[in-house]
Amino acid sequence: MNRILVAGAGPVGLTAALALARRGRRVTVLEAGDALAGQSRASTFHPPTLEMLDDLGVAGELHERGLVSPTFAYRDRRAGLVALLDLAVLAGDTRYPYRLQCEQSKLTPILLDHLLRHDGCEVHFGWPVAGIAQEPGRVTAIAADGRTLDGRWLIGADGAHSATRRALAVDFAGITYPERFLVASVHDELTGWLDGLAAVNYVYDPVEWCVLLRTPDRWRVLLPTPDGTPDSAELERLPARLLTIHDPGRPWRIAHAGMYRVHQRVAATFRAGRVLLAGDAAHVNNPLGGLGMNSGIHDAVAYAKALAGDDDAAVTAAAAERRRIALEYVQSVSHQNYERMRDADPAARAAHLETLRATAADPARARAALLKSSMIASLRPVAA
Ligand SMILES: O=C(O)CCc1cccc(O)c1
Repeated sequence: MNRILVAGAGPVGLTAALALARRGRRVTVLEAGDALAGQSRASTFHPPTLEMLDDLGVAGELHERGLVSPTFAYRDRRAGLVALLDLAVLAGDTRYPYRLQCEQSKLTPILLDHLLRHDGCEVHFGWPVAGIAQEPGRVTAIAADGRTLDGRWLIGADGAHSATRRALAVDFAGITYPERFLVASVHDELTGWLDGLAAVNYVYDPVEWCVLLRTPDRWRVLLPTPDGTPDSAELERLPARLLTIHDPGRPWRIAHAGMYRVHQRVAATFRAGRVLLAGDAAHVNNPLGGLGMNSGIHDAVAYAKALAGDDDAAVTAAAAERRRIALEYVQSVSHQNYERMRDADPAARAAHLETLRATAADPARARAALLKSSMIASLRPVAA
């Protein structure tokens, strides 16, 4: 009965489980799938996330699989490199003054391995949480086939389509962008194709904005697609669009391409009785800035701290604080990133690019900007 249940064995659910296990709690993770998800999705770890993973004893293994990226770049489609931001200016603020580029699918096996070293901790695959029942001091997870499991608390970290959130009838209000995002991974090595390419590059343009992002395995390209076009037509014209970024005299070698709808949504509450919502189950945002998985891991660590003490007021406060951060920081910064990259007003775009240039050239301004984009300022007060 003192067991804590976690729905979802993604990076958020497994981080919550490991953080609780390390605080001496028994945890059962219930995962709908038959195995850990293999898709690569998020791939940037920000400094405070690396600190948290270090506290959990897994940062070393993650670094063995990832790529340290001390800089990232803002570019303009026509003018090329505009500003290179160097996270080294955060050396006094974090023990990880860089981003680690690494697919989330490389973190989850590490978390699982560490979790299963703790007595009384277990993961049940093929266990989709479909319903929730609650009574004082107890929450029951109900599977689609009628199996049940009792716990003292449950963390719903079962993704954007969270069955936990639906079972609780918690509203998930927000917007869906008219554009879909097309993400292609390529076998090509982009370094050398464009001057001053960093591992993460935000390329501004009113129509053909894009992100060029390196993971340990491959380069990825994110492109917007217009509203209302068939997915098949967008995938068909992808090779021609890639040639407008750089033409190596042959087609780019596309490894994989997929399209998805982008939402900005936040759950009406992150706590309903003995259930907490975390990660994509609680909040979703566009991927620009790499805030989604990172903020989900921050939810997980904050909840584990509050739940380990079994203090009701601390649990309420953690859920409220994580919702405030989702609304005031993650939603707002990710949406601003989107609006700025595609700004159609030439004067506003030029002014913003000039601000980025000036920021990169001034260490104090760069530190202030990077404290925000690296998510440090969302978590703790920072000295000026
Ligand atoms: O801003 C970031 O760090 C990630 C942006 C991005 C780029 C390409 C694919 C993707 O899923 C996210």
